[in-house]
Amino acid sequence: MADKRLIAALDFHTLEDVKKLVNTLGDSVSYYKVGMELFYSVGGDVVKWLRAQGKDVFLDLKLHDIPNTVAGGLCSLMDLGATMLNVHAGGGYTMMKVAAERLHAEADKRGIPCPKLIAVTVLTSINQEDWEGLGQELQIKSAVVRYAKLAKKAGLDGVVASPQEAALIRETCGPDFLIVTPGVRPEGASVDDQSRIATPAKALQNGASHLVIGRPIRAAKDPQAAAEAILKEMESVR
Ligand SMILES: O=C(O)c1cc(=O)[nH]c(=O)n1[C@@H]1O[C@H](COP(=O)(O)O)[C@@H](O)[C@H]1O
Repeated sequence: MADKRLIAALDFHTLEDVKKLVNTLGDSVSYYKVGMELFYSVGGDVVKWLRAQGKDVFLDLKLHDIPNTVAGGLCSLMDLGATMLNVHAGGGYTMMKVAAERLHAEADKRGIPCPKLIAVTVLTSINQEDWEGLGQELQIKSAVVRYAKLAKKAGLDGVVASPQEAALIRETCGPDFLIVTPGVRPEGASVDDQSRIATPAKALQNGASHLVIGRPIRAAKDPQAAAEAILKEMESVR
C-alpha cells in the first residue's frame, strides 16, 4: 500500500511526461500534485486522467483574488474531482471564509464529497531577505502561525507551510489540521530554489501530515529508486 503522506509534484508541461512518471512510480505513489505549469498547458484532463488511475490529486492553483472570484473559481474546479484545492492565505480571512462556505455549499448541492481546502501561508522559497524586502516585521514563523490560525478559524482544513514551521502549527492548530509541506529535501539533495527546508523524516517528526516532493523524485536518474528511498525514510516516522 502506498503511503498517502507523500504527494509527488508533477511539474511538467505535457501529459506524456506525466504518464511516463506515473507509470514508472506505479503503486509506490498514490497522491500527485498538479500545479500551474501542468494545468496551464494541459488543463483539467490531467486531473481526470489521474483520478481514472485511482490516484488522489492535490490541485495546486493557489487562488488569490477577491472573495467572490476565489469562491467561484473553486466551484468551477470542483467538477474535476480533485482531492484537495488551495488558496493563498494572503487573500485574508474573509476570502478564506467565503471560499470554504461556498465550496461546502456547492458540494452539498451537487451531492459530492467536498475537496479539502488548504491555504498557502508563506512560500517555502521566501528567505529572510525576501521577507524583509516585503516590509514584513513579524518573524516568518510568527506570520505562518498567524495565517494558519486564520485559516482554521475560516473553516479551512489545513495549510501549506515549510517543514520548519510545522511543529509550531501542529501545537497551535491541533492534531486534525492538515499541514502540507513542500521544501522537503533528502540529506544531500540539491536545494534548488527552496529556502526553508528539512528532510522527509524531520518534516514528519515536526508534525507534517503530507510532504510535497517534486525534483528530488522527478529529476532523479532513477525516480522509482528515489521515491522508494524517501518512502523508506518516511516509514521510520509513524
Ligand atoms: O503550494 C505548493 O505546493 C507550494 C507551496 C510552497 O510554499 N512551496 C512550494 O514549493 N510549493 C510547490 O511544491 C513543489 C515543490 O517542488 P520541489 O521543490 O521540486 O520539491 C512545487 O510544485 C511548488 O509549486
